[in-house]
This record gives sequence, structure tokens and C-alpha cells, in this order.
Amino acid sequence: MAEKQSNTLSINPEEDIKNILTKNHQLIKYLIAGGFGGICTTLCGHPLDTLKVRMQAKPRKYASAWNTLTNIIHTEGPRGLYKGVMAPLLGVIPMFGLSFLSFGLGKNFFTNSIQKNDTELKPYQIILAGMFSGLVTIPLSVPGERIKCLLQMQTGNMKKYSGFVDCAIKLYREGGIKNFYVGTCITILRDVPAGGAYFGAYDLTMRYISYHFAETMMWKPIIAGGFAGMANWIVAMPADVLKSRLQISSMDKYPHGIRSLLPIILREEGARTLYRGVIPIMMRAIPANASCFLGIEIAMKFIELYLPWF
Ligand SMILES: CC(=O)O[C@H](CC(=O)[O-])C[N+](C)(C)C
Repeated sequence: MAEKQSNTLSINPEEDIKNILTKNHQLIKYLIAGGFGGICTTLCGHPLDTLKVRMQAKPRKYASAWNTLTNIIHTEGPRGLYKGVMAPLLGVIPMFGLSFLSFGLGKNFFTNSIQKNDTELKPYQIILAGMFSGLVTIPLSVPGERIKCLLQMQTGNMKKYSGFVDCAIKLYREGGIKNFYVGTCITILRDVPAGGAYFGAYDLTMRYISYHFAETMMWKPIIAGGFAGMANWIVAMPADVLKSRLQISSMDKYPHGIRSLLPIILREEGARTLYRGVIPIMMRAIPANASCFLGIEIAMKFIELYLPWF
């Protein structure tokens, strides 16, 4: 993540070509390592994501994180916690790959020609690059989240969807492509600021740890990844609650999206609902993103050692 990259424009064309190739190789590394980081995130974080979605969507039935966990294990067995995991697992590779790739692109975009490497970037440039990444991933994240939320909410024997593909087919039959994009605005409101917080928190924590401790510490990405996850969700939570409610509903339930849903939530449940599920979210976000960034740093090192042509 904190690799050196050259952004200077030289008067030597050969050096310019070398710089462009270095940057492109760096982006490919981000793509591959980001995909691997996404797999680590999902395997580590999905059970707690299931708790979160249930608590957000059915607050009366699932009153606390512990109550939700024991309820799922008693009625559905431990596998219930991995319900809907295929959708995020299939989606997470391109999704996180694209997220980290577009973060790399955003850094190039928001960097001026004098800055030569990541450590010279100002925090606001990292935050802008993170926000850019949050926007670029929207076309992939909205349908993935829609399917994931619908599958996670299925309980009992009468299941409408047998799995990821079945859910996608039924959504398409019921409402066409538009049906996959229920909750697009609220996902933008969630992911753009959250992307800035996520990458900003990672970078600042890494800088702080690198400044105060030895350079080679393996636990650096674990700590910084945990902080990134927390920052992401502190910013994302209110929008995430609205997103979950919209995405488990049929297309016509909230015809004006957030504008239809938000007043109902505030009137019937109060503003506190917008931070419902914060405990399982944080319990998931810290280990999931710690493992994500550890996976990314390992993948980066692996690529450098064994695939040197990248
Ligand atoms: C919504 C989401 O997937 O957030 C990611 C962190 C997490 O806890 O899964 C961050 N990011 C989308 C930037 C990879």
C-alpha cells in the first residue's frame, strides 16, 4: 500500500515511459491484492454481517447482538451465519479489486507532479482518492448488496430464493435491471464518504505507526486495517441502515427511496435506529478489515517476490 511510485514528468521520454509502466504495474498489483483482501474480509466478517442485517431489518425480533446470534444458532444452526455468503464471496473479488484499483487511480489523479511517493501525499489527497474509489464501485456494489441482503433475511422453511443465482433471476423477472439497483442513491451516500474515511484512516494510522515503531512490523496492517474498518462504519452506518431496509423491500414499497423511508423511520423508531447494529458491525469491521489489509500486504509481497514482472 505504501509503495513508492514516481509521478514526476521528466524531460527524458524513456524515463516517462518507465514511470507510466511502473504506475500501471502498481495498479494491477492493487487489483489482484485487493481481490485477495476481499476474500479474507468476507470469510472473516460474514457471520457478523448476518447479525447486522437481521438486527437492522427486524429490530423487534432481534433485540441485541447476543440474542440474534443465539437465535440463529438454535433455529438455523451455525451455517445460518454464513447464509448468503456466496454472493459477497463471488462479488468481493471484483469489488475489492476494483475498490483498491480505483483508489490507486484516484491517488494518481489527485497527486500533483512534484509528489513522488505515497508518503508525500497529503491526507486530503488520500481521502479524495478513497471517496473516488467509493464512487467507482457503485455499479458492482449495489446489485451485490441487494442480493446479499435479500438472502440474509430469509428464515424458516418457506424460502423464496434458493441461492445467489436464483435470487438474481427472480429479481430480473420481477423488475428487470432496475430491480438490482434499488438503493443506489443511499449506497452512494454511504460509500463515497465511507471510502474517504476508510483509506484515510488506514493511511494515517500506517504513517503514525511507521513513524513511532520499526518499519517491518507485521502487525502494522492489522492495527491500521482495524482502524480503517471502524472509520468506514462510523461514517457509513446511518446510510447503511436505510440501505438495508430499502434493499430487502420490493421495488414499489418505497417509491421515492430514502425520501419515503427516512421520515417513517424517524417517526416510528427515532434517530437512534440509524445506529442499530453498531456492535456487530464493529465486531465484524475490526477483524474483517484487519485481515483484509494483512491479506493485501501479503499479496503485494507475494507478487513482488514471485511475479516480479508485475
Ligand atoms: C461497504 C464495504 O464493503 O466496506 C468495505 C469495508 C468492509 O467492512 O467491508 C470498504 N471498502 C468498500 C472500501 C472496501
